[in-house]
Amino acid sequence: MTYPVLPYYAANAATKLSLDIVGQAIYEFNGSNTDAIVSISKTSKINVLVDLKVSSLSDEIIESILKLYNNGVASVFATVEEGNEILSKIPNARITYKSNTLVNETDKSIALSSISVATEKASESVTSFVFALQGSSLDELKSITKLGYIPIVKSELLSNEYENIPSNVYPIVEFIIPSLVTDRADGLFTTLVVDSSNQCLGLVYSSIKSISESIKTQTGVYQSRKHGLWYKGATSGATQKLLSIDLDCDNDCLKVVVEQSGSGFCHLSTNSCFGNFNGLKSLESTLVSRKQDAPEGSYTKRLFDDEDLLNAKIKEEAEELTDAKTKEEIAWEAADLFYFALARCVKYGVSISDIEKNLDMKSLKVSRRKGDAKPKFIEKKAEAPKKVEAPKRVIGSGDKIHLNRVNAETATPEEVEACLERPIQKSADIMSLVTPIVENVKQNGDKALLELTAKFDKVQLESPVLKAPFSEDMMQISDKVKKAIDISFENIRIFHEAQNQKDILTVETSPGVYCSRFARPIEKVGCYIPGGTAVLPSTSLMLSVPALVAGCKEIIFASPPGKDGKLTPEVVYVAHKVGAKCIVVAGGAQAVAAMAYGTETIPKCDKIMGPGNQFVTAAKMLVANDSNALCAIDMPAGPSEVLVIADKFADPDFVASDLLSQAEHGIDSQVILLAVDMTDKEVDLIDEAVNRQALALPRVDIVRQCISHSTTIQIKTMEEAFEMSNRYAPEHLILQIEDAESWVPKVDNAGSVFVGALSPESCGDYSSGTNHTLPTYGYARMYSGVNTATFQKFITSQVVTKQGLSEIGCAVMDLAEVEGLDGHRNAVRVRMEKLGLLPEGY
Ligand SMILES: NC(=O)c1ccc[n+]([C@@H]2O[C@H](COP(=O)([O-])OP(=O)(O)OC[C@H]3O[C@@H](n4cnc5c(N)ncnc54)[C@H](O)[C@@H]3O)[C@@H](O)[C@H]2O)c1
Ligand SMILES: N[C@H](CO)Cc1c[nH]c[nH+]1
Ligand SMILES: [Zn+2]
Repeated sequence: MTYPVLPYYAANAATKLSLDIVGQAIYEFNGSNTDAIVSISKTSKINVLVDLKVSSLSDEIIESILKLYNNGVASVFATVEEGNEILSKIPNARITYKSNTLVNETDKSIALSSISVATEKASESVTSFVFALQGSSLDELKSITKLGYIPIVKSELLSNEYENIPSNVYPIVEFIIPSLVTDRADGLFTTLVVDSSNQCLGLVYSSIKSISESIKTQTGVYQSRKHGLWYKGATSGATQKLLSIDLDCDNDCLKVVVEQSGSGFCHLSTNSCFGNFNGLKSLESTLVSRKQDAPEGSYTKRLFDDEDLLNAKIKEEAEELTDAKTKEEIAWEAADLFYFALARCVKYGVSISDIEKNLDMKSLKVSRRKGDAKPKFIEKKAEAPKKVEAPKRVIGSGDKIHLNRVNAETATPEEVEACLERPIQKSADIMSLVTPIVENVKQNGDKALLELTAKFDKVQLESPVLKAPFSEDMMQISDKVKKAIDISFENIRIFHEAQNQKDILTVETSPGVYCSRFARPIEKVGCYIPGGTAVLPSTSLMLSVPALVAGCKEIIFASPPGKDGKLTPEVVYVAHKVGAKCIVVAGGAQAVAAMAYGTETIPKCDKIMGPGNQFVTAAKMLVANDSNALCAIDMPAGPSEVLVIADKFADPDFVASDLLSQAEHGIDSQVILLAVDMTDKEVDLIDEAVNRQALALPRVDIVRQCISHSTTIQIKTMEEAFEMSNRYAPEHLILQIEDAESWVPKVDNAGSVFVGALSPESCGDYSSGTNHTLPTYGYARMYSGVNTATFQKFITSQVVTKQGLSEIGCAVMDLAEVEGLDGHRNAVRVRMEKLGLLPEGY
């Protein structure tokens, strides 16, 4: 149902914005005012109809009608003959037929010509609009409304100068009165208030008087049942611009469309009486307010100020959306694209309702472009260089287990690089899996943790945490293992104690200026001990011993339970030895989230350390990026990897054993051998050793999968080998080469280096004293492995004496002046002034 009157604009009539509240208008089309009507259709929010007043339907006129349809005109009113001709020339036209026959010849004052709308289903044609003859009185026109018709009335007659209008009621209001019905005792009309996107703001009541006031002031005015006329926003400032008024299907409810300003519609300062908007609407209002006063340095401010950055992000996100495959991934990327696209809209004052209007207009188009993409976008794909991929291999159970082999001298650089690519899943894939897990734990704490453990670890636990003191029967281990742990513990302690900076470091940088740095432990630390494919008690040592050495107050362990719901006794023993406060009995992203946000039973940690699979690593990165979590992480430490540089003097058995010791960690681990200046025969010997040793390993199935994406690269010189290794930045680098120690200075990027034939990586994994929690995925380029400093923060302090102030005071003031920060300058100036140190001119 629409407003029960349709304003008619003659071709030369001035447009009256006050009539727009009707929500639609009909414009006389004389064949030469196409552009004027198109411009109204594109810029106004009303439904535009057109009355065809042309003498013939020339090709030119048909072309104009096509243009009107393509630019949002809802319907063209034509006689049956004209309409048929239009339909034959324009596809899917929206015609409304007008009849020249008077339907009520006895009534001399009102000439009615019936109008039927040609719909897709012609049988449903309606006759609800009627043209009113010029000179008809307001009462005559209103009576048409009572008959259930909507009169089409010249716009001038609806203006407020119309002679028969009672002083406080507008003609437009007069039309609505006969149509409105109410069954309420107080005679008011239920009124739904919405914004231009039809988002509900609240429910109110209207009276004839309030409707009249609303139209007169073009603002939101309602009828309060307690306080009479209610000019929305008169006291709060949250005023409304009236856009349109509609009646519902049975005329007893109004829909008032407004543009809300200020703090929102509700007296509780929310967008609507049902709370705040979310989704795109909420994003829009955030962006609008950021545009007005985004804090300096904020990302949104940067986006608004830097057009190139904003455009680049839109293109980047559009491309990522086209790459996305899963439902979650597509939603994720589309949300990013909407964010940046909306930022650009808001920057240029374009609102969501402008976009919706445009969509509606496009849906009305009758002729469409072919829809092909612009050549530059098609060519881009066609021209994109084909990515070289490492050969896909599957090592079956009967196959020989050996690494893929390439020769750097004969292969292309791209082929060699492809072999050095790590078998990682796309981070967007993982993130979309991990985000809901982390969110769930953040919201639902222990309950979520127990559910997720049941889901992923297949154990239903009673409690997600084990608190100290730990009972003896939970740490039943053999004396042999206890001794091994104790030896390893001590070596790790000694090496990490040596790293512990206990003294205050003080330097006099200029005479009288003393700068110091001292370490303090991070108070609460979370140690993640992996336990998916193998339980790694050694990792509990690598994390908790440095924490103990650094002096952390609370050490919290997390490790997934076994199928029996129990923790590994060795892990409990280490927890007991370092005085851990509790053990979170959970793994994966859920354990990370529990330590980052805390739950009813698990304390929130300040920093989370430890390796893990891709879910663990992704969750760590997610919480580290959430400023609400206020939780740091050590580094991204994912699937284990090793790169061995070997020469012809290396023992093939030693080389093979080092490759396999990391290959057995997991199917996503990778091992790389750089065989320097070795013949095919010499490499064959290593392959044979790999096969022989692998077949004897209990985890041979995991090894097969890891080795299938692992490569031996034959390379000519040692220099080239180190250059390649530095580019790969392995977690572990093993040097099985002659005079290995002399080559260590060539290492720029690696987590930990194992020098010489007798230094297997396993020693570092367990007992030598170095830490085995190391950066993977190439992060060794910029991250260190876990060390004592990982559990500390460093505080600096300074003492500036009178002499010191005279040394550096002017430099401070001069730089503060460059930055326009006079308060900074003044802090030095007042001191120097009082001390008589201020040079002339300051
Ligand atoms: N870089 C280092 O310093 C270092 C040290 C030790 C171990 N590692 C690596 O740590 C990794 C340990 O991985 P892991 O899997 O054995 O143990 P993990 O403890 O990291 O992960 C196991 C947990 O992952 C979760 N999980 C499993 N499948 C899931 C799914 N489909 N969706 C969501 N969550 C799921 C489960 O909750 C399970 O408890 C290995 O890759 C190993 O190489 C690295
Ligand atoms: N090599 C692993 C680090 O990447 C650590 C480890 C634990 N146990 C055996 N190995
Ligand atoms: Zn290992």
